[in-house]
Amino acid sequence: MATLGLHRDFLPQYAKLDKSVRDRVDKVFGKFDAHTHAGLHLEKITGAKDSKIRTIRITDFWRGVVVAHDSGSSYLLLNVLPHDKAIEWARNRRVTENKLSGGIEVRNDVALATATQNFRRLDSAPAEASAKLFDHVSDADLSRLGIDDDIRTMCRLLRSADELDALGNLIPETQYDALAGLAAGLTPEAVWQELAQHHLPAEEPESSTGETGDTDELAAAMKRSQGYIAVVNDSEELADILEWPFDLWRVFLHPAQRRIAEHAPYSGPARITGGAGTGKTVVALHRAHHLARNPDLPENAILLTTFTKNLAEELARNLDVLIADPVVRSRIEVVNVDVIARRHIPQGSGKIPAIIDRTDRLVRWRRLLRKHELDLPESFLDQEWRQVVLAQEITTAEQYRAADRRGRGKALPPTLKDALWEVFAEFTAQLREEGYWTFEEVADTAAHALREHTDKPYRHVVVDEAQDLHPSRWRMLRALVEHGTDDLFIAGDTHQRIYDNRASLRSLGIHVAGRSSKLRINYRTSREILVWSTALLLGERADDMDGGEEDLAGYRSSFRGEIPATAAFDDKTAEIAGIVDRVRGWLATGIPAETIGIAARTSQFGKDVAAGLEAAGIGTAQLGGDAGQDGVRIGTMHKMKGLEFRCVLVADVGERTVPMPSAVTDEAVDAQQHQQDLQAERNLLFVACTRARDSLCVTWHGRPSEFLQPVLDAG
Ligand SMILES: Nc1ncnc2c1ncn2[C@@H]1O[C@H](COP(=O)(O)OP(=O)(O)OP(=O)(O)O)[C@@H](O)[C@H]1O
Repeated sequence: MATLGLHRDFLPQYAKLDKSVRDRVDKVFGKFDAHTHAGLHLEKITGAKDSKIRTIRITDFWRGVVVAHDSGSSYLLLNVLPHDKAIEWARNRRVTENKLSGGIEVRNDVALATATQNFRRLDSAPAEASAKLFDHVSDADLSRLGIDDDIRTMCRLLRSADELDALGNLIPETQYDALAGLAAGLTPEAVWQELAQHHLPAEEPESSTGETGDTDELAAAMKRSQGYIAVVNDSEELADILEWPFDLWRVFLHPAQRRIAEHAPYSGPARITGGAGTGKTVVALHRAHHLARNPDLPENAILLTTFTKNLAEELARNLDVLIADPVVRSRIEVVNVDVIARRHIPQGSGKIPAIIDRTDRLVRWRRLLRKHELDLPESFLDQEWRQVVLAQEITTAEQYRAADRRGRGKALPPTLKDALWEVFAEFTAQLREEGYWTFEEVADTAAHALREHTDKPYRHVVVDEAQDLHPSRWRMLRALVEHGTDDLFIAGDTHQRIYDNRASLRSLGIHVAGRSSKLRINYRTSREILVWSTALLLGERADDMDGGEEDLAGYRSSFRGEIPATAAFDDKTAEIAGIVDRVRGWLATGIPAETIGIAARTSQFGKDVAAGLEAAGIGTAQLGGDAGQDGVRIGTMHKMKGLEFRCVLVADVGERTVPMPSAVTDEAVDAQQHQQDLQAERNLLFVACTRARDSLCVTWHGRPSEFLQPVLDAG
C-alpha cells in the first residue's frame, strides 16, 4: 500500500488555490492508499538536481511536485504550482537526510550556492573581516548538531542572527532549528540536548501492515521528519487534513510539542511553560485530544479549562477543529474555572452566589477602615485579604497572626494584624449577610465540597493560562480529580501574568518536578515583534510557580516580518486620527478587518477609538465578542490575553496611562507590592504587543510610557 507524506509548506499553497483546482488535488491524491507509482503518472524532470523529485498532473495548468523513490510505493507531496513554475521549482531542489535525525530535508541547491557566494564576496571586503556568528562553535559541534558541509560553509560566513534569519527559508528545518538555538545564546550542549530529546533515538514506528517497513526508505525517512512532514495513513485522514489547510497546528506539531502532547501517561501533574506564542495552548489542545482517545472514558471525563469565558469559548472552537470524531470530542468538556466552581457549590449554600467585584469591595473596605480608624489604603486591605487570608484559607485571628506573608512588602505588627482581622471578619460577615461572594470564596467552597467526593467529576484536567489563577482556584482544580496518572496538565507563562494572582503549585499539593517542559519556538510573532516586545520585559524577574525563576533563554521566532512601528502624537484627537489612518492603510492592503486588533489600557480610550473609526466609515466590534461579527476588534489590553491578530495597534501608551496609576500600589505603602503591580502592568503591555502576527504599532500622545524606554532607546 502507498504511503503519502505532506510537507508543511504544501498546505498554505493548497489553501490559496481556487476551489476547482483544490477539488482536482483532492481527486488525484484522494485514493492514494490504493495507488502505485505507475497509477499516479509521475513525470521526471529534465536537468533535475535530484531524480527523485517528479511532477504530477493536477490539471492542464497545475502540477504537483512530489518526491518518489524508484523502489517503494511512498511519495511526499511538496508543492502545487502552475506548470512552468513547478518544473523550475522542482529542477533546483534536492532531497537529503538530516545527519542527526535522519529526517527529510528539501533544499534549493542553486539558491544556497548563490547565498554562499554572496556572503563570501562580502567577507572578502577588508572592512567586513569581522567576528562571525558561530566563531564560538567548533566544526565538530556543528557536525554533531546535524549541520552538513554545505550549510556549515555558509553559516561560517554569517555575522549576525539577522543574516541567519534572512536565510531561514534556505536552510533545512532541523538544521535551522539547531543554528537558531545557537544564535539565541544556547550552548552547543543545550542545543544538542534539545535535538536529542526530540529526534533521538530515531523512533521507527512499526508499520501496521508490515508492507512499507524498513524496505521503503522514503516512508521511514518521512516518519523521522516530525514537525514538517505529516505521514497520512488513509484517504479519510487526508480529507481531514485538507479540510483545514490554514490550521497547520492541527497536523504539524514540532517534535518538542508532540513529545509533550503525546507523552506516555505522566505519573502525576505535568506542566508546560514557554514564552508567548510558543504553542502552549496548541499543546494543551492536543494533550486533551490524546487523553480523549481512550475508549474507556465516558462523556465529559476530561475538563479543558482556562481563566475566562471568552478564552474557554476559543478553546472549544479550536477543539472542534482539531477533533473530527464526535465520540472522542464528547469526552472533553470545555468551560472556564469559575463556572466549574459555581457548579460545585453544595446545594445547601443557597441560590447561585452574586459576585462582588473589586470596585464594590474597595468601597466597603474604605468604609470599614474609616469605622475602625485605620490609616491604610483600601487597595492594600483588598490585596492582604486576597493574597494572605483567602490564599491560605485563613479563618481565625490566630491563623492570621501566624500567616506566611511572603510576597507582601509591608511588615504588620501583631496589634495591627489583630485590628485588621476584625475588619476582615466584619467584611466577610457583611458579604454573607447580603449574599455576596468573591470568585475566590466560591472556588474554595467548591474545593471543600469536592474534597469530600469519592467519585470525582473528571478523570483528567487540562488547564491553560495557569499563571493567572488564584490559589483558591488551584485548590478547586486539584480537588476535581484523584491524585494520580495524568491528573493535571498545566500550561502557562508567568511573563504574561496580568492579574494579581500568584500561586506556588508545590504548596498547593501540585507537584510537577520532573514533569515540566518548556517550549522555545514562537510560531505567532515575527522575530522583529518578538525581540521588540521582549525588550519591554528587560530586567524583569518572573517566578516559575514552583519556587524557582522562569527565564526566556533560547526563546525565538520561526519567521521574519516588519519592524514594529511607534507613533507619538500631540494630543488624543491627533492620536485617534493617526490610528484611523493606520487602520485604513492596513485595510487598503486587503487585510480583513476582523484580523486587526486594537487595545488600550482603558475601555474609554477604546470606545473613543471605535467612535473615530466608525466616523471614518470603518466598522468595529468588541474584543472577545461574537467571533462571526465583522469589524476591527477593539478592547482593553486585558481582553487581548490569549488572542491573536494579523495586525495589532496598542494605543494610548503614554506616561499617564501605562502603568495605570490606580493599578499600582504606592511604594511607601508596600514596596514589594509596588514592584509586583508594576510588573503586572509591564506584562500587560507585553501581552498586548505579542498578540501581533505580522504588524505591530504602538501609539501615544504626550510623553511615552516609561515601559517603552528600552525600545525607544534601541531606536
Ligand atoms: N506546530 C505549529 N505549527 C504551526 N503553527 C503553530 C504551531 N504551534 C503553534 N502554532 C500557532 O502559533 C500561534 C500561537 O500558539 P498558541 O496560542 O498555542 O501559543 P501560546 O504559547 O499558548 O501563546 P500565548 O501564551 O501567547 O497565549 C497560534 O496561531 C498557533 O496556531
